[in-house]
Amino acid sequence: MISLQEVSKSFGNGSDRYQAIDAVSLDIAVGSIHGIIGASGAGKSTLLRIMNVLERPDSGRVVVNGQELTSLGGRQLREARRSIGMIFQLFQLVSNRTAYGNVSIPLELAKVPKADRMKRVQEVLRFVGLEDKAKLYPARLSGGQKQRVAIARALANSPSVLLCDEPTSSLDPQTTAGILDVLRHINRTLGVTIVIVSHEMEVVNGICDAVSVMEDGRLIRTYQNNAGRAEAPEQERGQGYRSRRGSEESD
Ligand SMILES: Nc1ncnc2c1ncn2[C@@H]1O[C@H](COP(=O)(O)OP(=O)(O)OP(=O)(O)O)[C@@H](O)[C@H]1O
Repeated sequence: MISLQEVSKSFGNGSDRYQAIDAVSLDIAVGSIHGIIGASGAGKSTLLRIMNVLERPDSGRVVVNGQELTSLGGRQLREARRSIGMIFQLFQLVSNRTAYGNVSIPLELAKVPKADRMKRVQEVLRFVGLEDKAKLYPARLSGGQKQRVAIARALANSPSVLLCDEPTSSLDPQTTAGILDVLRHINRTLGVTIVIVSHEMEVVNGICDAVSVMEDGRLIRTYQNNAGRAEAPEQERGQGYRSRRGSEESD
């Protein structure tokens, strides 16, 4: 279970102070796929980063699998974060390391012995369907392959939670479908709890069991979605939301 309890976060000072997250409480069930949607600037990415305390909230508590992360610092927090993997829109691979080398990084940081490391890297690369690409550098990989490497890297330490920040936003529809299949597979076979921030309604409605809607730093509602088998409420469906975002981006 991921439990956010009255978390708030502001940026800046004085007249520049901006309340990015405003007293958000949210419980995400173990083993579920949970989506977070909202217009640009609503606070989705900040809320996701609060879940592993990459962004420390000004107030409130973050509890993951019974451990209060907001009470931890330094080494204890780094160790707790090993059970929380994270992936990003632009993959954030290390360009001068091969696919193998990228996946190995978290295991090196966790001081896993070399033989175990090799075995684990091969295992997770196989899991995401990239065992034959282990020796390639990121520049030689397609967008979808890069995201698979990033997923493998996030899975290396066998996390119980995977946080995904716009994981398919820079991918074409077909590649997006492949990445969503991988995420679903991780959830179903490994039992990993997945949280996905996305502005793509077809992504959240296609894969999420529940979806939270953010507006101006506040969580305004959470609805059950049954992984795409049920419809989202009318106002959260495609067009209206997309055009709102579209008009903001063209400003
Ligand atoms: N490190 C930071 N310093 C200052 N302001 C920040 C910082 N991080 C986020 N913000 C501000 O907080 C607000 C929420 O940002 P956030 O990235 O969480 O929104 P979002 O909903 O994920 O938006 P998008 O869909 O555009 O990524 C924005 O106004 C943003 O400019």
